[in-house]
Amino acid sequence: MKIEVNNLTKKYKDTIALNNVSFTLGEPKIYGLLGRNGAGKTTFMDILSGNILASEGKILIDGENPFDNQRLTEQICLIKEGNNFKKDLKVKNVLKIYSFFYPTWDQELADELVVEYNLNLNAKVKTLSKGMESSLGIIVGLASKAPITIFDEPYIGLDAAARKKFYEILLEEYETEKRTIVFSTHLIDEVSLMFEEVLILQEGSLVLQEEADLLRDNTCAVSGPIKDVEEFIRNKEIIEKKQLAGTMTAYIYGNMQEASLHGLTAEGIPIQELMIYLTERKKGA
Ligand SMILES: Nc1ncnc2c1ncn2[C@@H]1O[C@H](COP(=O)(O)OP(=O)(O)OP(=O)(O)O)[C@@H](O)[C@H]1O
Repeated sequence: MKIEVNNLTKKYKDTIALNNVSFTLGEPKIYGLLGRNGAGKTTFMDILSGNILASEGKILIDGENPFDNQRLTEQICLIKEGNNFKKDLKVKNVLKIYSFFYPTWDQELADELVVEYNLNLNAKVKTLSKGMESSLGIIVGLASKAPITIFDEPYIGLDAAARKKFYEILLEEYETEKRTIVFSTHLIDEVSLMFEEVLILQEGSLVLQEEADLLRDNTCAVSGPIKDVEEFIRNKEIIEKKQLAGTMTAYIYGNMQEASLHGLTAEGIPIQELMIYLTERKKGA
């Protein structure tokens, strides 16, 4: 489904959570939506899933506004970091409700995941640990098979092994059937290899939208004697530079081979670091 975001602004009294943001998510991909605390990620995901209205501008999904639009909302599944489900419901009833709501629901997958995550179908949501409640969210998100599935930091309390399992199943499912997955997380290093496209928000504005492979290929950290690095980066777009004991490391848009040809050390920049530098730079700009 095509998602078009046009001049989207969301204001909460004095706070501008989203400031005139425009971009398009054209095809089913795994999108990483990144940004510091308060950057506007959750606000964007809430508008995308039709939960709240924008103050100005619009989101169109295949040409339609998702707000109050059941034809669209049954194709969108948003799993947040907590409080996704009514506390008094039993696990089995949560799953039943979602199975009625989503036409694409995969009961077989839901059953498998309940076993995988060792959830008790008769337990009430309020008796689940934080990690178990997150597992239930993940099960609903995956089994919904919603053409637009949004995970907003979905794994609070989930241990590393359970998160790994989640990533594996997500990728397996995605490989068998592509859908648009919007994934927002602060554990960027852990998941960044899954992302096919990365969007970075900074204080309500979009500072980057790029294919993850291009980002990896076209950015690098170049190190060497200060004079040589200065010379090399003279006409390049610099993301950040640091000096230490006669050497300089510059984070730039450029490829590693070129830097190596100049006798400099070059290595890739993890997406997490890139996000930090890009949002720092924007702040100071
Ligand atoms: N219901 C609300 N009422 C008032 N202000 C809000 C509301 N929801 C969000 N905000 C403000 O809007 C801004 C963006 O918040 P948002 O939750 O979208 O950021 P985020 O990128 O998801 O942050 P985090 O990574 O910490 O979850 C913040 O300044 C926040 O305080």
